[in-house]
Amino acid sequence: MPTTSTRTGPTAEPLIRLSDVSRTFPAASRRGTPVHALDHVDLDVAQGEVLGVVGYSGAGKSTLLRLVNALDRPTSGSVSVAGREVSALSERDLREVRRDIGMIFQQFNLFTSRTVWGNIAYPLQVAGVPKDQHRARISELLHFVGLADKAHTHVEQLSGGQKQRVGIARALATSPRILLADEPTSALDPQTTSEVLALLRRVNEELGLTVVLITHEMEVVRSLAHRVAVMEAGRVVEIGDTYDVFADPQHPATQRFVSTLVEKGPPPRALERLRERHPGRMVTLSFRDEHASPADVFAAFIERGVAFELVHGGVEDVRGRTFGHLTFTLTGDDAAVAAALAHVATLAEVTETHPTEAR
Ligand SMILES: Nc1ncnc2c1ncn2[C@@H]1O[C@H](COP(=O)(O)OP(=O)(O)OP(=O)(O)O)[C@@H](O)[C@H]1O
Repeated sequence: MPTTSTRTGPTAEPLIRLSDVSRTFPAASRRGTPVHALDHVDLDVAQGEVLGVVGYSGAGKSTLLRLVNALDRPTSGSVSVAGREVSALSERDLREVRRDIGMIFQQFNLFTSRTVWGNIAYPLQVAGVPKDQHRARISELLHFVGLADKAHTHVEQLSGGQKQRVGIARALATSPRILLADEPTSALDPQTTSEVLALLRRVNEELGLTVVLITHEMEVVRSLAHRVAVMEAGRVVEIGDTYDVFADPQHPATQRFVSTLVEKGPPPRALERLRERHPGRMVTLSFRDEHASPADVFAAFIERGVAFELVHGGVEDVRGRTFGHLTFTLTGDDAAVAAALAHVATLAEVTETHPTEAR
């Protein structure tokens, strides 16, 4: 039996591995074309990490989750969980693998006719956990999710956030190592979303679960995910550390998602207004925390007698690290502006917006 330490560190086997996985659904009609829901996907999820998976509707996110918990099988390629190839397992072995995987859903999928207690007891019954062990386990879970006083309430009397807490407690009942979360906060208001995200963070940090989280909300990715994978048309088009992806998204789909939270430069309408006021040089400086700070840039302009106005942008925080995009208009002697910008280019990434530029 391997110890936990052999599973950690950079050389450890990933807990979940998809290798060259495709899933094709046959055409719906004779004239239709097959749907490539997943198209040659390679993806590793390390033990203990939170991976956010984003993509527009139809990108293949749910199909990916269904392959991980073996509710569906790949057309080609392999899916392994904890070193076991799931598509090759018998129904009996699959039940064992599924016990290692909890799942939560956008619409909670609770038994509305049961109480909170009854919902959490259900997976324990299915797993054959002796009844005399239920009380202690359920009460521990209720405390963990902050619903100790709601044990005997019927779930239809709960708020959305409380329902998702029940969903999380139920998913954790059999002590899985993996939590699959399918849009877990999309049906919740912003305040409740933050509470549920805080709870999911504890699931990862205190209980050590590996979390794969599907979402279309970049705020959810920012607050929870260590890494993010962006999907489009069945492919993973970009994957990386959440900070790197937010600070410098590469693929157009990723750029669209990130721009819902962080804009690199003024949007077209603001740009038009700015141009009316300032026809001269305008630059957007992109900072990362390992590089220089905005203060170094201000100093560079001041030292060279360049007047500057900060007209757009801000500094963002991703898991305790900062980056930002700040747009300045610059006024002064041409040579001084050029010299200042040459120096600033050593401190930050400089993108110039030319007067005729339509973004
Ligand atoms: N059982 C199925 N039969 C036929 N086509 C399917 C089936 N399941 C998924 N698809 C198709 O596969 C593609 C990917 O679907 P999937 O549900 O994985 O996307 P998604 O990214 O999760 O989208 P959403 O955010 O809308 O749930 C879609 O075109 C979908 O219509």
